Amino acid sequence: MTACIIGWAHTPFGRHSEETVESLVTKVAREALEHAGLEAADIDEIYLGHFNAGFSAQDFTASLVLQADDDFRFKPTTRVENACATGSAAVHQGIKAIRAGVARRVLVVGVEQMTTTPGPQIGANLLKASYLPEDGDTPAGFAGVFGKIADGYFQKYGDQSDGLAAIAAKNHKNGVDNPWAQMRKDLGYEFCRTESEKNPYVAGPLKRTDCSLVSDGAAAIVLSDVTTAMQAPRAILFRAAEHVQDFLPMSKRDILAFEGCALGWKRAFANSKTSLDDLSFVETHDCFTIAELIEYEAMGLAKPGQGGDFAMSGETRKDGRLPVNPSGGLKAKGHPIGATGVSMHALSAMQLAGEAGGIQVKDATLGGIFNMGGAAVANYVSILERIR
Ligand SMILES: CC(=O)SCCNC(=O)CCNC(=O)[C@H](O)C(C)(C)COP(=O)(O)OP(=O)(O)OC[C@H]1O[C@@H](n2cnc3c(N)ncnc32)[C@H](O)[C@@H]1OP(=O)(O)O
Repeated sequence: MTACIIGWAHTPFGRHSEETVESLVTKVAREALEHAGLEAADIDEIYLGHFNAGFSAQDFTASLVLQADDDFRFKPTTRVENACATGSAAVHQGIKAIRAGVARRVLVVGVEQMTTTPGPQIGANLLKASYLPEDGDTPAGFAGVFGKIADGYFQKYGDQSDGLAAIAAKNHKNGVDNPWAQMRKDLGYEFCRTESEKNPYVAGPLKRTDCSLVSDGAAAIVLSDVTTAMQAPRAILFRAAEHVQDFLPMSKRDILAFEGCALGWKRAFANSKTSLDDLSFVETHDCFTIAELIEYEAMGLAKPGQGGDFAMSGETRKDGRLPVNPSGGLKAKGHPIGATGVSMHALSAMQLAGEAGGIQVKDATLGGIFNMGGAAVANYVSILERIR
């Protein structure tokens, strides 16, 4: 038994100091139900993806969803966390509940409010999720971790600044047409390529335009079994849903290879009997541009060391052979951690349903998603197909 997406909701990502985690959750929970044509009473289970718990005196975020509707009361509701892949972790738990036959309809909500959370608190939590003492010097959070990876990649394969700028420019260009994106500005290749006061180095060879945004926002999807989905307004089937968890310390693995990502895609293609050539688009985890570059190699689009040249080829642009991050990715859309994976699933489902508006990829039939936590530590791959 597999699962389908039958409804979704998405807040604009950005700075939402006027909102609270509670208000963001409530908004998307209600809207996703309405989109699926369901009532709260129809939902069997709820999963909430939220990374930065500790925002309130009571560290009990799971119950937040219940405030959206009285009929959610007494439903099994669980908070899920797996670093920057928290959103997909929640989605995959929902799929498991359906596959196990214990739920027919599941609500999954992802939320984060980063811009109003005290800097030291979120910084400390991000650092905990990115670093182990056995890896040597303490990097400055995730930017430091990916700066170190970019340094290692440049040393092994040569300067890739052109490729990184091509990825940043592509994703910023795509973000212009995404009404949910935090930054809707076409920054251009030259701006992203050049160090300047407005684009300073942040960590190693990574400049500001190589980094994802710090964001607030929420997204939700409604999952169901296939039988239920056939009565729904639309049905987007999970052809594959793979989770590969790797070691945290970078010293215990080849950090330039993203092996967990590669294995996730390999299993997803094998289990869905599809290949890279069948995909109409991919939403992939561009927390830093070097991540998207290495992910090209891990998913099989480019050979090791050739991800930069591949980025320059234009094949992943919206009008290219395989559009990658037509939404603008984490780079332009934003990266509110717990919401990111749910957003990737919601936007991909929109593409397949032909409901993606300005970011619509023409004739999209099969979509791939890769969401990761840490530097390829938690790796989630989904392949989606419209069946109704
Ligand atoms: C596995 C994972 O997913 S790990 C990922 C976890 N997430 C992260 O680590 C977040 C990474 N990003 C960041 O920390 C921040 O965006 C930084 C450090 C790159 C930039 O932050 P700051 O230097 O504080 O920028 P600040 O908020 O002051 O904004 C200054 C300007 O830069 C722009 N800006 C800020 N961040 C970015 C960005 N990432 N890309 C492009 N422009 C940006 C702002 O819009 C602003 O523009 P303006 O002057 O035209 O208004």
